[in-house]
This record gives sequence, structure tokens and C-alpha cells, in this order.
Amino acid sequence: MGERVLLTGAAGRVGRAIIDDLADDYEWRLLDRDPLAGSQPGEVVVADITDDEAVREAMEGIDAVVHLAGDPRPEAPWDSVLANNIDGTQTVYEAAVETGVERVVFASSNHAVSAYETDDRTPDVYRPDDEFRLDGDELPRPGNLYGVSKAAGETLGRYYHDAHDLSVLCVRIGNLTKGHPPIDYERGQAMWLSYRDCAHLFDRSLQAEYGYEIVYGISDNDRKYYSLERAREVLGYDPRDNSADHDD
Ligand SMILES: NC(=O)C1=CN([C@@H]2O[C@H](COP(=O)(O)OP(=O)(O)OC[C@H]3O[C@@H](n4cnc5c(N)ncnc54)[C@H](O)[C@@H]3O)[C@@H](O)[C@H]2O)C=CC1
Ligand SMILES: O=C1O[C@H](COP(=O)(O)O)[C@@H](O)[C@H](O)[C@H]1O
Repeated sequence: MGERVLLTGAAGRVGRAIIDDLADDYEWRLLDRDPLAGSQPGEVVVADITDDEAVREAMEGIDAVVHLAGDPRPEAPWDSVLANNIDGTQTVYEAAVETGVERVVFASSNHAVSAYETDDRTPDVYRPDDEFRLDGDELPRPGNLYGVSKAAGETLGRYYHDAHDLSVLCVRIGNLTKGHPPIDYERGQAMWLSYRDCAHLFDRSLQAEYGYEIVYGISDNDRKYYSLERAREVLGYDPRDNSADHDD
């Protein structure tokens, strides 16, 4: 049994991808505002991440946090992303510092930079022979208010790292889809993240040493326009899947 990890948003899709592969590798505490059905590989906490006291309590004795909880909808309205994604994420970082947690892995999103997909770049940018790449050093360029909330979560992480020495990794997750890449959707195929690559990426994010980092979370797709260099270099991420292997 390894480190003690608090996983927020554990009842969701990304949470399941992580837990299903890494159940035995960490001592899990699973937090969600919705009850988790069935037997779970760890203690379950039903709480809202905007509840400071509940979040602080959930972090007692924890070494690392994987923070997934939030509104994942690209079309989510401002009041929801403000409460769940921005306020909730600040609550998580603050509680981490107060309780002595060493690292937070934050689920950011492709939508923090989706406005780089300008009319003159698309659809070519989604195709294998296009050389345009985002590498994580570029400024955020959100395509919607949800993306703004993810850019805010990254910036909050920068602050908590600089001010409190918290290790923070922001993973700009692409498109997590089980079994195969999205069908008839070039953007989704360019940023596909398979379930096993997702689990491996979050495993590496809990093992590697870093201060503050932004990496892209996608499989090794031929179509990619996100660089995987930083994830490989800093985390030792070694993805096994490629959406091109599912082409007809
Ligand atoms: N699934 C994907 O392809 C991508 C996901 N992400 C991010 O990854 C994270 C997880 O996404 P999914 O698993 O797909 O979403 P999901 O909707 O399946 O899971 C999110 C979970 O968070 C919980 N939650 C939401 N607000 C909460 C709050 N205030 N307090 C406590 N729990 C709360 C929900 O009950 C849900 O179980 C999200 O932050 C999302 O923005 C980012 C990019 C792509
Ligand atoms: O951040 C997210 O991104 C993925 C991919 O975005 P899409 O607009 O191409 O579907 C999305 O599926 C996921 O729900 C969201 O949280």
C-alpha cells in the first residue's frame, strides 16, 4: 500500500478510470457530493468541495490530492463554474496547505486553451501531418467560461505553489472515452485519452517530483496538436494508446 490519496470527484468518469486501475496502489479516500454506489477501495466521504470545513476534514492524514470534482460541461453557466470549479478549487488548495498535504494534481482541461483552434487552423490542426503544437508554456486561451474556470484553477495552483510551496500539477485533460476514441469527431480523436493511459498518467503524477507544472493529458495520438514532451520528461508518462489504431 502506498501514499494516502484524496480523490475528489471520485464518482465521475475520470475518477473511475483512475480507481479501476489503481485501486490497490494507494490508500484512497474518495470524495464526491454524490454517494458512490457499491463497494469501494477506500473510505468514502460525501461532501461538497465548496464546504471548507468538510474539505479540511477530508484532508486530515492525506499525502496527496487528485482534484477532479467540478462541473465538466464546456457549456456550463458562470454561476456553476464560479462555485464548483473556481471557489471549490480554491477551497481544495487552501485546505491542502492548512492540513500539510504535499501535492495537488488538478484536472484542468483542453478548454483552457481551446481558442487556439482558430478558423484558419481548423480542421487541419486535428490532422496527423499538421505541425502546430501547444506545449503548456503558452498563455491560456479559453474558448468558453468553463475553460476560463480551468485557467483560473491553474493560476490558483501557481499561487499556492509560489506562496506555500505546495507541489501542483495541472493536467489539461483531452477527451476521455472508454474503449475507443470518439467516432466521426476529429477534435476528439486528436485529444483522445484512453482509460489505461489516464490511470497511468495520474499514477505518474503521484510518483514524480515537481514544483509547478502544466502538462497535456492525451494518448499518443498521430493526430495530436498537444505536445506530450513535458509529461514524458517531468512525469515519465509513457502512453500506450493512439486513436489512429482505431481507424477503419
Ligand atoms: N472527461 C473528460 O474528458 C475531461 C474531464 N476534465 C475534468 O476532469 C474532471 C472530472 O471530469 P469527469 O469525470 O468527466 O466529470 P464527471 O461529471 O463524470 O465527474 C465529476 C464528479 O465531480 C462531482 N462534483 C461536481 N461538483 C462537485 C462539488 N461541488 N463537490 C463535490 N463533488 C462534485 C460530481 O458529482 C461528479 O461525480 C472535471 O474537473 C473535468 O472538468 C477535463 C477535461 C476532459
Ligand atoms: O473538458 C472537457 O473536455 C472534453 C472534450 O471537449 P469537447 O468539447 O471536444 O467534447 C469533454 O468531453 C469533457 O466533458 C469536458 O469536461
